[in-house]
Amino acid sequence: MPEKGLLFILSGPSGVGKGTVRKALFESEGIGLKYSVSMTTRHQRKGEVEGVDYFFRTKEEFEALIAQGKMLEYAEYVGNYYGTPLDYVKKTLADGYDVFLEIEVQGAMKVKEKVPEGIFIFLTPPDLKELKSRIVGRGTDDLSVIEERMKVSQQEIEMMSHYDYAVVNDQIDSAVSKIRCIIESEHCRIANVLGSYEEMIKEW
Ligand SMILES: Nc1ncnc2c1ncn2[C@@H]1O[C@H](COP(=O)(O)OP(=O)(O)OP(=O)(O)O)[C@@H](O)[C@H]1O
Ligand SMILES: Nc1nc2c(ncn2[C@@H]2O[C@H](COP(=O)(O)O)[C@@H](O)[C@H]2O)c(=O)[nH]1
Repeated sequence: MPEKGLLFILSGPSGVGKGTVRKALFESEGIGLKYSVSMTTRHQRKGEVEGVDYFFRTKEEFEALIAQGKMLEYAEYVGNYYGTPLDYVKKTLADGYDVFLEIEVQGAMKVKEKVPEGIFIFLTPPDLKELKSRIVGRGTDDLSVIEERMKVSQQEIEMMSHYDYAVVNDQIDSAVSKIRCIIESEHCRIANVLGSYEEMIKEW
């Protein structure tokens, strides 16, 4: 187990398929990542489970946690707070596990400020028409919310160049295998750097 885990951040516009791809990634063999469950003030959708999909909290509870410095990042997105509880991420990385966040773009940029060594992956749709058809097809949001999410999406897509990797979610399986390649290669990169330092230190 490495001394400290790596932090992977999957981000991208609403409806692109982040949740779907993340679930398929975690079901894929030998993945060994730990998922950081987010906190939100949004209403619990049918089928969503407390502590699995999200920690559902009131606005007052969420704001108290922000004031206590308990969030790694948070953002207001389409009228609700969403955020990453800090303690879980800190402890899990310190225990040597990789941690995986699935968050929107404002939050990802805040993580980048605090943890620049994180690995930032942007999931993109094949095109905006397909993106809208996925949000509509999911059937979880009213038309006004969908319009709002689509408006935010266009600004989010413009932020793609701030990420380390972009992965097109045209097919779920191919997006998953690209993300697996990214995870593996990031581990090799770190191992190579550490290996060469160990050699240098021996020579000293
Ligand atoms: N590659 C794909 N091809 C076709 N449909 C897809 C693909 N990936 C995801 N979907 C569908 O798109 C819809 C939106 O997916 P999902 O809820 O995972 O998006 P999301 O990015 O997590 O959204 P949000 O950010 O709003 O939580 C779902 O109905 C899902 O089944
Ligand atoms: N900044 C954060 N964004 C998050 C977090 N958890 C989820 N999200 C993103 O919010 C939107 C909306 O989610 P939905 O479940 O209401 O569809 C989506 O882009 C999520 O990825 C978080 O901890 N921080």
